[in-house]
Amino acid sequence: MFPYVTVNLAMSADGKLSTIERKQVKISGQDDFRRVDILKAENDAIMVGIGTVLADDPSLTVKSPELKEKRLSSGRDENPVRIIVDSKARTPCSAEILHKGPGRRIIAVSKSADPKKIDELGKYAEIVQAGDERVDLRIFLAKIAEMGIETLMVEGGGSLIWSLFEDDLVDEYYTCIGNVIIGGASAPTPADGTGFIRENEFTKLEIASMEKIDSGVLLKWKIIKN
Ligand SMILES: NC(=O)c1ccc[n+]([C@@H]2O[C@H](COP(=O)([O-])OP(=O)(O)OC[C@H]3O[C@@H](n4cnc5c(N)ncnc54)[C@H](O)[C@@H]3O)[C@@H](O)[C@H]2O)c1
Ligand SMILES: Nc1nc(=O)c(N)c(NC[C@H](O)[C@H](O)[C@H](O)COP(=O)(O)O)[nH]1
Repeated sequence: MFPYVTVNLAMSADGKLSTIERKQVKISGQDDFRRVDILKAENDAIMVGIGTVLADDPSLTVKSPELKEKRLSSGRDENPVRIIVDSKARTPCSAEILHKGPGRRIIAVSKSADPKKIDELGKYAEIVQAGDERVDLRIFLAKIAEMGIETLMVEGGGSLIWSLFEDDLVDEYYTCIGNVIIGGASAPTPADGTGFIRENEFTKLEIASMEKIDSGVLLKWKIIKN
């Protein structure tokens, strides 16, 4: 019914995804970027929130020529399907995701998005509507599963990841903890949003693996489903 969802991110040793200015910073190193590239190449699709697109303008393409080749030789596109969760269709038409490299793009919007902007973005991406004011992630993920997406990697940011946890849609959660302190009470963390209040609401995890990577630690968690 839903794709298998792996959340992957890099955070500082004090649990921040970026600075209070919300701009991309280097937290992990070369080995981690290579690992992320492999994970990206293994998944059918990769998804980010509009906050990440506006802050970092990522392309989300597979970087390694061998990994691109491997995907092509198994009959897939060079890049996974790139997805932006964007309730109000705020994605700039110039966004890197829409232009860099070949492959499908999907923008998830809500019913509150401006129809004119939807038409413009429709030149670059497939538009999927789910939810009234905000993208309803359970409806959207069910729709992309029907479109054939079985595995989905999520790269952030903290607001989108929070909602995925809240909606019980995450299967695995990978964090690379880098050897830096960023600080700042308002700096993004892996799960922002409103947060759970009661202990019985918490998402429960079990460790799948832990290893040293670059000068930090890679922790892989599996979500314990009720
Ligand atoms: N270190 C890392 O691995 C990493 C990875 C990605 C992003 N980041 C950082 O994260 C920050 C961006 O995170 P963010 O939290 O501002 O933005 P985000 O990328 O999580 O996007 C959030 C936006 O998505 C939209 N949205 C639509 N439906 C939603 C839903 N159901 N739930 C939640 N959001 C929904 C809303 O407009 C919301 O504001 C940036 O600073 C970026 O550099 C870091
Ligand atoms: N692994 C990792 N270590 C970091 O220190 C860091 N800041 C990120 N952040 C996620 C980052 O935004 C994406 O992995 C790519 O950088 C996307 O951008 P491109 O495809 O290269 O355009 N990721």
